[in-house]
Amino acid sequence: MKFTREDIDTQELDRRRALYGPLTAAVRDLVDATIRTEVDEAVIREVQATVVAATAKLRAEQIDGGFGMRFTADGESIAWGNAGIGLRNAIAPPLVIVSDDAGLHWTEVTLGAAYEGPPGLVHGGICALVMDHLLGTTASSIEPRFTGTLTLRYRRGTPLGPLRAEARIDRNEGRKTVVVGTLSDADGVTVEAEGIFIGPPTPTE
Ligand SMILES: CCCCCCCCCCCCCCCC(=O)SCCNC(=O)CCNC(=O)[C@H](O)C(C)(C)COP(=O)(O)OP(=O)(O)OC[C@H]1O[C@@H](n2cnc3c(N)ncnc32)[C@H](O)[C@@H]1OP(=O)(O)O
Repeated sequence: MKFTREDIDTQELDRRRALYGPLTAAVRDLVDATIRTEVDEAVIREVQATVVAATAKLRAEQIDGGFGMRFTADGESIAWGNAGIGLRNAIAPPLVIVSDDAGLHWTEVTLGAAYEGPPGLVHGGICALVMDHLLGTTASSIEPRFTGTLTLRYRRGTPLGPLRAEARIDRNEGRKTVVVGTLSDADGVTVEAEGIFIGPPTPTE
C-alpha cells in the first residue's frame, strides 16, 4: 500500500489545492458535457483533437501508478487520487464528509449524468461507492479500518440530483466496527447500508 509523507507546509498545500482543484472541476465538467452534448460532428472531432492534445501535455511528466495516500508533516491526509474524495480525480463526485460531536457523519452531494445507471437514476455501484466511503470514514474516525463486508438494500431508485448520505457507528467488536447508514433524496431513504470494517491486528494477535 502506498502511504508517503510530503514535506510541505499548509501554504504550499493550499497553493496545490488552488492549482489542481479547478483543473479537476473542468475535467468533470467535460465528462458531463461529453455525455450531454448535441453539437454537430465537426465540433465533436475538433474537441476530440483538443482533448487529446491537452492529455499529451499532462502526460509529459507523470508519476508511476496511482497517487497513493500522502500525509503532510502535520498529519493532514492528501488522498487526491481517491475515487470518492480525490481533489485530483474527476471521477470522484467528489464527496465532502463532515461530522458532529455525536458521531454522525454525513455528506451532501449532487450526482449528475456521469453517475447514471437506470434512466434518470444513480447507478447501483455508485450508490455503493458513496456508502462505502462514508461508512469507511465513519468507522475510521478513531483508527483506520478497511471494508470487510458492505451490505446494501436498495429500497427504491435513487434519482440523479441532490442527495444526502448519513452514517454512524452501530457497535465495536474488537477489531471490527459495524457502521450503519442511509442514502436519501428529498422524499426519503433510497438505500440502507451496513458495513463491517476491520482494523489492523494488535501486536499480540
Ligand atoms: C483505503 C483505506 C485507507 C485507510 C487509512 C485512512 C483512513 C481514512 C478513511 C478512509 C475511508 C475509506 C473507505 C473506503 C475503504 C475501502 O475501500 S478499503 C478497500 C476495500 N477493502 C479491502 O480491500 C479489504 C480486503 N480485505 C482485507 O484486506 C482483509 O481481508 C481484512 C478485511 C483486512 C481482514 O483481514 P484480517 O485482518 O486477516 O482478518 P482476520 O484476522 O481473518 O479476521 C479478523 C476478524 O474480522 C472478521 N472478518 C475478516 N474478514 C471479514 C470480512 N470480509 N467481512 C466481515 N468480517 C470479516 C473475522 O471473522 C474476524 O472476526 P472475529 O473472529 O475477531 O470476530
